[in-house]
Formats: sequence, C-alpha cells, structure tokens
Amino acid sequence: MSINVLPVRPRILCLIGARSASRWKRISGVSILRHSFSTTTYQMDQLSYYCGIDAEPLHRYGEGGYHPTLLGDVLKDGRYRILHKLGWGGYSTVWAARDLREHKYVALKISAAEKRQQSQEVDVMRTLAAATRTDQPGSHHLMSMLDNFQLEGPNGSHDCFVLEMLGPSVSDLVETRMSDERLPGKLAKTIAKQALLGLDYLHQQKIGHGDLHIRNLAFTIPSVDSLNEEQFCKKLGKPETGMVRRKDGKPLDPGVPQYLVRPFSYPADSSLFSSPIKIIDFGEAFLSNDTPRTLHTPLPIRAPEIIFGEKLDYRVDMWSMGCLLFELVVGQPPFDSIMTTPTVLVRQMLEMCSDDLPERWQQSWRAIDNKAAGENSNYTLQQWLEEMYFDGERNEDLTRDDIIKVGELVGGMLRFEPSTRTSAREVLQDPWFNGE
Ligand SMILES: Nc1ncnc2c1ncn2[C@@H]1O[C@H](COP(=O)(O)OP(=O)(O)OP(=O)(O)O)[C@@H](O)[C@H]1O
Repeated sequence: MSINVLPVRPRILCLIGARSASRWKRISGVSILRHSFSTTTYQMDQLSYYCGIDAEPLHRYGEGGYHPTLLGDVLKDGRYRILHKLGWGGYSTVWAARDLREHKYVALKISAAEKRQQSQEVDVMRTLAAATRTDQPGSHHLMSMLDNFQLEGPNGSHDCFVLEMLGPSVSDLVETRMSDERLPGKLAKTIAKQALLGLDYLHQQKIGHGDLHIRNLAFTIPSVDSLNEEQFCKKLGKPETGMVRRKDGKPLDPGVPQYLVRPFSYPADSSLFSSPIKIIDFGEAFLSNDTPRTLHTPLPIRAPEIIFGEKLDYRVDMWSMGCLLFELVVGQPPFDSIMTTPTVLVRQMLEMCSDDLPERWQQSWRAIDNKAAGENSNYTLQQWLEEMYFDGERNEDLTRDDIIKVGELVGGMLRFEPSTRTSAREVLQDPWFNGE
C-alpha cells in the first residue's frame, strides 16, 4: 500500500487556507511555506485572454471547461433566464435565474463539460431528491435539487442542476462579520448541530459527501419569489461585468464568453445568524454501492484512509466533521492548510490524534517518514484545542468545560481507524448538543 499523493485543488486550498495562515501556531517542528492568494493571479495566468474582473479563471473556458454563460441567456427550452452570478468553483459556474414556468428564483449550477472524474453528482442529487423525507429534521439541512438537465455548448455537454437559492457560506460570515475570525460559541454549536443532522440524514440515505468544510455550509435566505424580476434585480444590484479580450487582438473563440460577471455577494448580515444552514456542493459525493477509489477532498480535511489509498466509505465525512467542529468553535482548522503535503499532514495527524496508525498502514508510512510511526508528541488534541481557544485575544464565550467536551467530541471523530469513529447520530446524542 502506498501513500496516495493526490493534488490539492488550488482554489480550495487557498480559500480555506488564506484566512488561517496568519494566526497558525505550530506545535511541531515542521515548518510550512505560506503564501497569500488572490483570484487575480488566475487572470494573469491566462495564456490568450484577459479580463480586469475578479471572477472564475478564464483558462477554464475551452473544450471540456465552463459553459460561456451570459446574462439574459434562457436555458432549457425557454424555462430558466440567467439574471446574475452567485459563485463559481473549480468545476462549475453558479447563476441566479428566474424559473419562467414556476415563477420563482433558483440557483443554476452549470458544471464544466469534463466535470470531475467519476463524479456521481447527478445520481446523488437525484437519489436525494427522490428520498427527501421532510419529516426528518436532517433533510432540511441538505441543499435540494429542483430539476436537472443537459446543456450542449461550444465547450461540450454540461450537467445543469436547478437548486434552491441559498445565501452566503459560514466561511463568508466569519470573514466579513467576525472581527476576530471566530463565531459566537452558541452559533458555532447550532451550525455544528445542523451540519451533523444533515450528515446523519445523508448517511442514512447511504450517501457520503466527501467535501465537508465551512465553505460548503450555506445559510438559507428568506424567499424572494414574491418579487418581480425588476425588484429582484434591484435587490441583487447591477451585475458588475468585465469585457474579455484576446491578448493578440483577434476575435474570441466561441467557447469564451464576451464578458465575465463578478459574483454577487449576499450581505452576510446578522439577520442570517438565526437562519438554518444547508450542506451544499455534492460534486465529490458518492453512493455507498458505488464508492470511489479516491476522493479529491481538500487536504486539511482529508481523512487518512484517502491518503493511504484504502477502500472508502461515508466515514470519511466523520473525519471532516471533526475538523469542521474544531474550526467552528476555535476559528482555526486543526490541521495546517497552506502548502501541506500528504506526508506533512499525516505527521500532524500523528501529533494530535490519540490512537496509533493502524498496523496495515505502518509499513508504507515508515517507508516515507523516517520518524517511527506512532511517535506522537505529548501535545494532545485537548491541549491544542484549549491553547487555541483561550489565546487571550479573542472572544471566549464558551467555558473550559465546553471546550473539554468539544475536545472529546472531536477526538471521537478524528480517529485513524474509520470503524472506531463516532457516527453523526452518536455525536448528536451527546448531551452537549441537547442543552443539558
Ligand atoms: N444553491 C446555491 N445558492 C447560492 N449560491 C450557490 C449555490 N450553490 C452554489 N453556490 C455558489 O457557487 C459556488 C460554487 O458552487 P459549488 O461549490 O457547488 O461548485 P463546485 O464547482 O463543485 O465547487 P468546488 O470546486 O469548490 O468544489 C459556491 O461556493 C457558492 O458560492
């Protein structure tokens, strides 16, 4: 067995990492190169095109890449009219659109034509749409698909997902509203509980998410369906666009849009604090009867069995959930997120986790790392958590008892052996989540 050195998707790495780099404290001797990131870097990287606006990377417009969507485009036989951009990811652009048949506003996710390798997003979203049991609380914490269709364009054939429109992510809220980059303790607990409810429901449906981090938790927003299109557009504001030009002055290729649209950023105001969150982005999700050979989960939240190339199941999410609970409470992820390599990451895991590497992974680990496997530092997860939380500079509205409990819960999820990790259901049953 060898260590699975998967590439880290650059955008995710940077977005998760940029916020945490400045405050990262090291407890080991491993030094990690840090760098800052701006989406404009991508613009400068373009070989043939440029555009002076912060938006998705232009080099992804080409065969197999994004669909060149423009405002006002009407998709699926005149049904969905594109009004604004909501966001983009490594594998999609996401738009606010008007459903002209149902008279409501939706989010339209248009996947890149080549999509992720082996993505099961369509199957997973269909399974969830068919299974939705509204009597189960967890079903309200998963983004639902309203429709899906195939779109043919100059760059290929694209999966399109019609989704309920959601607001900013938890990460947006932390970045824009929390001066000390930490959520109030009560809010952190509520968000963690809702993520666990969503995850428990997902796992009951025999689905793994594979990409659970704070950017993939989005706040629900009040319905805007009663607004007419003019009022809706006024609410979102005039889209900011930037013309795309070819460096050599020649006309654009048909697969490249005439302009890019800066994504709308929903104001992350305090009224959202009481809105429920939903888990979004099922691009890495998988059905239990068709588990992937590997996952491109961002490295800082990647479960060790993915790194060691083992057969995977939904328990990869419980590792990520442990990282997520830590980050929600502390304001920092437990594992360093900038320029981390799988080897450095495993060393950090060994330092922090209380159990040893399973026997079956030790040989491949020894071949890579010259330290003996299982040689943990004396710095426990609990000490690390307390040191990070009570650092004296930031909001500390949770008690030491709360932090000890969080340490226990995170410790139960950050276990190397997947079968010994606590399940979402078990974590939810803890009195800490039930107001006792
Ligand atoms: N339902 C929605 N409502 C509003 N905005 C959304 C919705 N779904 C996605 N977005 C926005 O679009 C962005 C990209 O969506 P998503 O993460 O699903 O795409 P992706 O290509 O799979 O991304 P990644 O490469 O990050 O995995 C999100 O970060 C978010 O800002």
